[in-house]
Amino acid sequence: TSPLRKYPGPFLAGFTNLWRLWQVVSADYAPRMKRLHEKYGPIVRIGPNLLDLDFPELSRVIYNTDGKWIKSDFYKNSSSIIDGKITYHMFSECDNVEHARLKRPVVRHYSVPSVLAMEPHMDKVIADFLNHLQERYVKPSERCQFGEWLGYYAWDFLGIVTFSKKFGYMKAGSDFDGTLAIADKSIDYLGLCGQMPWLDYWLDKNPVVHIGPPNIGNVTNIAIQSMVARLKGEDENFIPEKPDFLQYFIESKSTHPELVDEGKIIGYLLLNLIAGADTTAITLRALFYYTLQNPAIWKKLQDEVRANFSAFQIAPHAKARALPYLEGVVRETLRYHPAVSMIMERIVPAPGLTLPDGSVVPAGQMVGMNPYIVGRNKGIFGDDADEFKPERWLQRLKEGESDEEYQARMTLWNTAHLTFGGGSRICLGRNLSLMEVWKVVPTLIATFDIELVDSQETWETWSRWFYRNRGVVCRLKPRSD
Ligand code: HEM
Repeated sequence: TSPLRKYPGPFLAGFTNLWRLWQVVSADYAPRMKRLHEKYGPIVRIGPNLLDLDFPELSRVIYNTDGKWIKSDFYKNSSSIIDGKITYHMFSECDNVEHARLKRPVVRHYSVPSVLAMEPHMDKVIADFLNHLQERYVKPSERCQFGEWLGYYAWDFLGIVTFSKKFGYMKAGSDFDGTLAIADKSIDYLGLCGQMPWLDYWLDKNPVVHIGPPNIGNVTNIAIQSMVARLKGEDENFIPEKPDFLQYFIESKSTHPELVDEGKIIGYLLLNLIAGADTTAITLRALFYYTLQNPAIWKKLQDEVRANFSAFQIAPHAKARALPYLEGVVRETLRYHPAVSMIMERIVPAPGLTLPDGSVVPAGQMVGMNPYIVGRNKGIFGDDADEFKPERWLQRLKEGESDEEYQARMTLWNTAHLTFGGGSRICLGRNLSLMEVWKVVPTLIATFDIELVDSQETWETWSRWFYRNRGVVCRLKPRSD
């Protein structure tokens, strides 16, 4: 009886959400969805009430700011019980009015100027990162689990910009308190339970026995301790000239006392860490993996970076942003390996959604797009969409592409750029994350000669909500030119 029965898709998917749960369990979610689109076309029915769409032209319709499109129950399991009440944060709040209330007090703190004010913090963490690599892997010439280190760096980085305190993963050279592994599990939980949202009521919100995801207790404790110390004026790590998010959130408590209390501040702090550390680490790992595997790409990137930066010089953001090939590499990485590679589900509002084939999806049904699928749309990016080619983002001067044509192409391509989501639910941390990538990548390349131990390394990947990756084992040497 489903109004979606006319749309193509795997037979079982039309009957039960167990089918899509299984795709997430397989940890091969995004590639499987891509194969389904190759088989069935731009519309695939992946659940009794859910369509996965590959129509970049609809991205601004489904992910917009009109407040009518709401997130599905997929997101609701990312919540906690506070004072006996299920409480949502900015990412998981589905009600758009309530979401706007949560976002209003803090949104300006994620703007480019606010994030730029944190550059001195960033420089310090990056300098630390260089020193750790130099002392542990360059001087003794040891092989480096570079991919793991990018994760330690990303977590310490967020600790610093969030509450002026590193967690100490770089210092320990390991996930010493298991937080990174627990964070992986809680993100897997989001992706798995999201397919059948009622599972969360049995596993996490169950009043009798708690089976649900482990919580990141250590990080929560650090967040609480930092906030209490800061409010008492006893936070030794905080330097007033170097603002951090905790400071910004405490200011929001004064500017919006009716909306922000101490519990909300902890929520904002933890969301920063859960949403921002692994996503950025995944992106950095992907960037190095794909560029190091391709000598021509690596050489172009290295030549451009080294013409502009010397060893151990922490790249200033403004100067790094001016490098066109680096820009191409970053944009291509975000397109090719989006850290979030699952459908972002939304509920169709009245009067329904008209698809390009003229059919109408009725209100109340669920649709969405997956950044991994639209990012490889051949109608937008061409027949080589499945290849990693940073050049595609440059102006095609040899082919006579004018400035206007280039701008028009970029505008079109941006419709297929959902790596950070879109509309009123677009990633709040995108400016921060991009700034981090733009600074650390050239700094590393200018400082060390980096090569894969196995030039044909096949890394490990798990595609659920995040498209996680592990590997990128490297040798680091002092810069040779
Ligand atoms: C490469 C890095 C990152 C990627 C690819 C990424 C991706 C995303 C995506 C796709 C969404 C929207 C999900 C949806 O609509 O279903 C999102 C939301 C969000 N992200 Fe990020 N993210 C990144 C880094 C960060 C960082 C560094 C932070 C914070 C410090 C952050 C904080 C958030 C928050 C708070 C939301 C919820 C926004 C809302 O609903 O208002 N993210 N992110």
